[in-house]
Amino acid sequence: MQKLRLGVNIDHVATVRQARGGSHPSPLRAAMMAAAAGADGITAHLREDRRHISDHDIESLRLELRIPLNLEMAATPEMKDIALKHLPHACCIVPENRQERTTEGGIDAAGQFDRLKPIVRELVDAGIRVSMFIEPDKRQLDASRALGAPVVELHTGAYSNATGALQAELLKKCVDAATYGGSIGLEIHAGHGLTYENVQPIAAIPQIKELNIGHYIIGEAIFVGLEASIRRMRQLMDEARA
Ligand SMILES: CC(=O)[C@@H](O)[C@H](O)COP(=O)(O)O
Ligand SMILES: NCC(=O)COP(=O)(O)O
Repeated sequence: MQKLRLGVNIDHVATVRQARGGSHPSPLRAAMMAAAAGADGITAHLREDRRHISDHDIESLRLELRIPLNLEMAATPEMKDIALKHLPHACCIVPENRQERTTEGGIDAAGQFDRLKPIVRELVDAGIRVSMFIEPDKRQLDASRALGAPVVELHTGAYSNATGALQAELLKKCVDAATYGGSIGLEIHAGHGLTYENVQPIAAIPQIKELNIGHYIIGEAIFVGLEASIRRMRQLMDEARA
């Protein structure tokens, strides 16, 4: 089975920095270390409220990184212009609202189709690999494909927060979504809330090509260091595919 890519989300390195408003710890330094530790890509979410990743972070990552940068962004004119300015390898379109502590769900690609279509078109035409961050749902998969996005990232938050029979049910939703999405020609990614404990059932889904994982890796790095935290996640993903 094809190797599963690991995108390391460095948002919460910036969260620690923002706690004091200085320049340490550096998200760029973390990204470079993550690349050296085996990350296949770096994900960074430039939120409208800049609570963690900043515009300067995106500029420096784009200039210095030698592995793909996946810019997570809301579908707004401001963020579209920033993406067109920096031309990251990829953009992942995510929903945002001010009150949220973190992303709470996938974007409603079906319900917001007319608003999303021109933004997706401009990003695709600029050569950016566009993914839609969606719930594992057939209607959202069909809408993402109709929007012209070649990739979807399945929101695994509900799965990650569940236990027992409910988690098994939500895992099956992810399996079914990955199977259907692959059958209509979409590249399938997944992310949100993944940890050492819950990553392997998601990693074992054969249609999934990339996992984006951040909060847990950065949190674990406080105890074992960033390199060890990434290498352990990488090992679990590889074992799930063995
Ligand atoms: C879209 C997603 O699930 C995350 O990549 C997102 O970045 C979460 O937002 P915070 O990093 O601000 O928690
Ligand atoms: N799109 C998911 C991502 O980039 C990381 O999410 P999390 O692991 O920080 O919850």
